[in-house]
This record gives sequence, structure tokens and C-alpha cells, in this order.
Amino acid sequence: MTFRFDNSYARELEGFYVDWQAAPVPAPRLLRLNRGLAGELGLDADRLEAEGAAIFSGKRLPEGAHPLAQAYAGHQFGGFSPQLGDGRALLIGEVTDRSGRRRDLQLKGSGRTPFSRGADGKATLGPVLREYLVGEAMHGLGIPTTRALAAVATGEPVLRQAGELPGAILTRVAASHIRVGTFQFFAARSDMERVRRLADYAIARHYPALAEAPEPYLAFYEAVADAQADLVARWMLVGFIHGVMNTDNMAISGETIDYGPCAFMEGFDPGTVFSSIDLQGRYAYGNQPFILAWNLARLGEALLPLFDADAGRAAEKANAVLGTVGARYQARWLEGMRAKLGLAGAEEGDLSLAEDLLAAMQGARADWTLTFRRLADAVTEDAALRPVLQGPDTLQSWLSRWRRRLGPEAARRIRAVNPIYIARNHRVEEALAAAHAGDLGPFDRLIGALSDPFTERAGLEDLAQPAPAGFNEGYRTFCGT
Ligand SMILES: Nc1ncnc2c1ncn2[C@@H]1O[C@H](COP(=O)(O)OP(=O)(O)OP(=O)(O)O)[C@@H](O)[C@H]1O
Ligand SMILES: [Mg+2]
Repeated sequence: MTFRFDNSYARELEGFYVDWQAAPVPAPRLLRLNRGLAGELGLDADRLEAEGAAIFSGKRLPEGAHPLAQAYAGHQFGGFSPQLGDGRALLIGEVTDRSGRRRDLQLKGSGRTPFSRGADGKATLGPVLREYLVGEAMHGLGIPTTRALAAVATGEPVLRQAGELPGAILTRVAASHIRVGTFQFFAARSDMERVRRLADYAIARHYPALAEAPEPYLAFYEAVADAQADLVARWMLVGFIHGVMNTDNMAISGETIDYGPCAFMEGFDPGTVFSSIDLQGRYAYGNQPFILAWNLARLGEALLPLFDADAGRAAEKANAVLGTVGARYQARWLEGMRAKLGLAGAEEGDLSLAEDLLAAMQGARADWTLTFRRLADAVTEDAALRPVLQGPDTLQSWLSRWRRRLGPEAARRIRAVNPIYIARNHRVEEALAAAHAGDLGPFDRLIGALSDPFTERAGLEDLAQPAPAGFNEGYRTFCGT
């Protein structure tokens, strides 16, 4: 099996990683291969079905692979950890996909590394399949994301709080694994030479046009701010809660990374938190835009000396960019919200039109996904929203305000951007429970639905329905570490 590796990180960034090998596992078994993604990467899916267990467990890496653990740091729940790094992951190499994009291949759960800090370096079946599933759901929604290429069962029991769990390894594909925390690692050591080298590398890899900008590093900062603002706006528009927006989980590429305790919100409440460790609600749904800016401020600090030799001027420049983050986010969000509402063009009152609907939704704890989806019917039917949004008398007047703003073919356009299927928590749990019992049928069926979330299909009605009453109130997600 040939992978045409071209490992630029290993080649150009010596000192930013540790060469390392995957730990041996007793009985690797390929659980799922993402055949579509394999094709995108120019890989032979049939051969991978046969050889994937060995390759994606790290047992027999293909020729040209250069397995390494990347160094990074990060602010976790606001506190700085100067040394995190790939404690259970290995970058095995980079390939160029069919459309010419460089993509990282990484094993997650491949054993201890020098960055493991006392933990076991392993991953377990549930979180591996969860990351696979939610990543595919995000991809189906058109949201930039890292994706799973394969899931392998290791045949090794892994000890967690809940007891012994089946071990697994995820193979992840990403535009890169450079995180805000990768810059912080070197900035925290006052190694500005390496911060500069990493910035040069990231510019060349992700934003090559900026190399010619008058102030390339500032332009890079601005580009990352823009990509991450766009990403978080897209999360908000589909009701996605990342759950652990630490700076080591924010990718410079603007892709979603680390599907640990993430979840989709059902009933609309900005305070929604599912993560078992997010006790203060720092990463609650409605806080995500603020955390976006907070994390970008940390990136700005790490890059500061690159902006200007004079510390005062450097801070001014960083602040000028940081000051635009709120507006960038808001513009992306409003643009997306106009599309969700099926509006024609842009008008002054659009924000309040959206906010009035959101207020009614919040009051009724209306299902985020179904309410927007039903708007397609509400274009012509007064009663269409009633099942999802009982209540406010003002709704009738809202509907008439809204209808005056609709463009042609509004119902079709609304359905094209508002999914009918999302990765609902109870369905995800159901699929994972079945997988633990050896049945990947529900997992496959759910992925099938989520790969085309905008097209309603007969036979999938159950997947469109909210969880039974009370399910989400008591629902908790875990990092699975
Ligand atoms: N079982 C484990 N063994 C060793 N290190 C771990 C383990 N679980 C997490 N870590 C490390 O703890 C830090 C924070 O973990 P976090 O849950 O954000 O990342 P992750 O889910 O392991 O990986 P990624 O961000 O690459 O998706 C990282 O440095 C990670 O490598
Ligand atoms: Mg992480």
C-alpha cells in the first residue's frame, strides 16, 4: 500500500516534535474505513480494507511514514499548561489529496509518548467512534473539520473510571495539527526564533498569499482570527457546543478539532453545557463567541514580538486585530442567520428579526434544529411552527414581518441550509452502546443520515426527532481520556 508522503513538518521543523513509535497492540481489527475520504486522499480503499488493521494501529506503518509527537502548550479552562503535546497521538505523515491540499494523517490513541504526563496514551472505543461520527456530521453540514479516516479496535482493555473499556485508535485527517497552543509552547519558553519559524511554516502551508503582505505576521494573525470567527459562527448556527475550547484545541487552519465532550444542543438555551468537567459553564453554547476572542488574544500574545520590535507598537497592532474579532464573528453569524431564515438580501431590521425569533425559541426551549427546519413550511402555513414553538402571541406578527422579507423559493433555500438530521445525543449514545455490543449497524445508519443532513428521506424519521423529554437535561459528555 503506497502513501505518497511528503512530511514537511518533520523535515522543516526539527525541534518542534519528538520522533516516536506507536505502542504494540495485541489484536488490531479494522472497525470502519472512511472509503469516501480514502478516495479523496488518493488511497486504494479496497487494499486499505485488507491492510488497514495493521496500518491504522501503527503496527506496520507504510513506507515513507515519519511518526512523531508534536509539542504544544495551552490554556485549559483559563489556566496555562506550558507542556501538553501529543500525549496519545502520533502524526504519521502528510499526503497531498486529489485537489492538491496537504493533509496530515494522525493516529489518536496510539500509546504513551514523552508528552503523556502520567496518563496511558490510549483511547477507547466510545470516544473514538464518537469523534468519527461527529466529525462526519460536521463535514456533512459543510463545516470545516478534521475527519476520521479509520477506526481500529486494538483488542486491548483500557482502564477508565467506568472500569475496563475496549481500546481503539482513530486515524484523523487534518489540514494540519498546528494549534494556538503550538505557538504558545515556544512563546512560553521565550524561544521567539521558533515562534517565527512556526509562523513562517503556517503561513506557507495555510495562507501562502500572506508571505507577500507588508506585515506578514500581522496578516497571518488576522487570517487566523477570520478563519476561527467563521468557524465558531458556523458552530453557533447549527447549535454545536465544542465543549473544550482550550487553546490547544483551536486549530490555526480554522478546522474543528478534538471532538471530546462536544454535543449538539436541542432545546435552545444559551447556557447549555454537557461536558462533565465544565463546571463553571466556561464553554457553554452562548459563551463560545467570547471564548473565541479570548483564545485569539492568547495567540496574539504568543506572536507579539513578531508584530513589531517595539513592544508598545506590537501590542497596539495586536489589539487592532483583536478589536475586530467581535464584528467579524457577528457579520458571519448574521450572514448565516439570514440564510437560515431565507431572507432576501440584507436589511437593517434583520438582526432584530432574528433576535425576536431566538427570544421566542429560548422562552419555549424550542428544538434548535427542528424550528429552523420548520420555517420552510411556515413560509405558507401559519400553524407550521406550533408543534415546536408553542406560545408567544407575538409569533403571528413575527411571521408576517418575516414573510415580507422572504426571497423567491424561500422554502427550498431554507431546507438547503437548515439540516433535518443532526447528531442528536440520544442517537449518538444509542449507536455507541450498540457498537460496544458488537453491532455497528446503528452507527452506520446514523452516519448515512448525517452525511446528507439537508435531504429528508423516508425511513429516517426517528433520527429527526428530539430526545425523549428529560434526556438532555441529565445528559453529560466526557473527554474520554
Ligand atoms: N489517555 C491519555 N494519555 C496521555 N495523554 C493524554 C490522554 N488523554 C489526553 N491526553 C493529553 O492531554 C492533553 C489534553 O487532552 P485533550 O482531551 O484536549 O486532547 P486529546 O483529545 O487527547 O487530543 P486532540 O486535541 O489531539 O484531539 C493533550 O496533551 C493530550 O495529548
Ligand atoms: Mg485536545
